[in-house]
Amino acid sequence: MNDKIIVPLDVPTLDGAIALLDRLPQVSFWKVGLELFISTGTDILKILKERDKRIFLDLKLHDIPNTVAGACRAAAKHDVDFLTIHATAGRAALQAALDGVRGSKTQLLAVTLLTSLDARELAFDLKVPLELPEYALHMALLAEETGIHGAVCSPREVSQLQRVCGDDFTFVCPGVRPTGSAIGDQRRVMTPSQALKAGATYLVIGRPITAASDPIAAWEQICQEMESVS
Ligand SMILES: O=c1ccn([C@@H]2O[C@H](COP(=O)(O)O)[C@@H](O)[C@H]2O)c(=O)[nH]1
Repeated sequence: MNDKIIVPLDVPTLDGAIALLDRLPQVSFWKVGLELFISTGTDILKILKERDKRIFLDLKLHDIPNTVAGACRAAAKHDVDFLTIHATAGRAALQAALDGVRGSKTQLLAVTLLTSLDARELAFDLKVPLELPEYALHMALLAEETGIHGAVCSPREVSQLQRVCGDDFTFVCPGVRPTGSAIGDQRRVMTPSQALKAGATYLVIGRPITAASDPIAAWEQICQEMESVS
């Protein structure tokens, strides 16, 4: 069993999500993101629990502290394993998020910089004066100092972040593409084995599996590739 891969249920309907769960029974960790959650609400969380699956609720919260605390409290009641907040929500919102999940099993992950962004966009569109790796590190450190449990980051930055934030911090990496897979809207990518070697705790791999003509074969090929990493 490969418990390092988290597969996103990036579909608009509950039926579509259930079809994926049925098709890939070997997947133990699923991600529920904005599309499915906004379309169908919390039902999918109950279904995943009934099937004994781990849940990453990827809502990428970004709001004022009071609102974030309430959202985290509500999410934690569903017993989800991971919940995301943007690190750019700031220190007070990160602290409020921690207050919201206190006493639950839910761990918070701070998004450092979306894997769909590149250095040019960071500098020219977002007007961030830091180099991209330095910015990602700064965001991860802000989260770590606040007591957040881990970060969502590109595999391109994970080794540097891990060196600084340490082994107790969880690193969840989207932006993972097996050789030959379409990159799509992702910008900062690595292959599954490269991401694992670089220090990712978990890999989020969506379309290369879920949009493959044979998702089971795609899953097995990725697992095989990852087995080569000791
Ligand atoms: O920086 C981020 C944060 C979250 N994601 C999410 O991960 C998956 C990636 O799916 P793919 O199909 O493998 O591209 C998707 O649900 C995103 O919302 C991310 O890609 N980057």
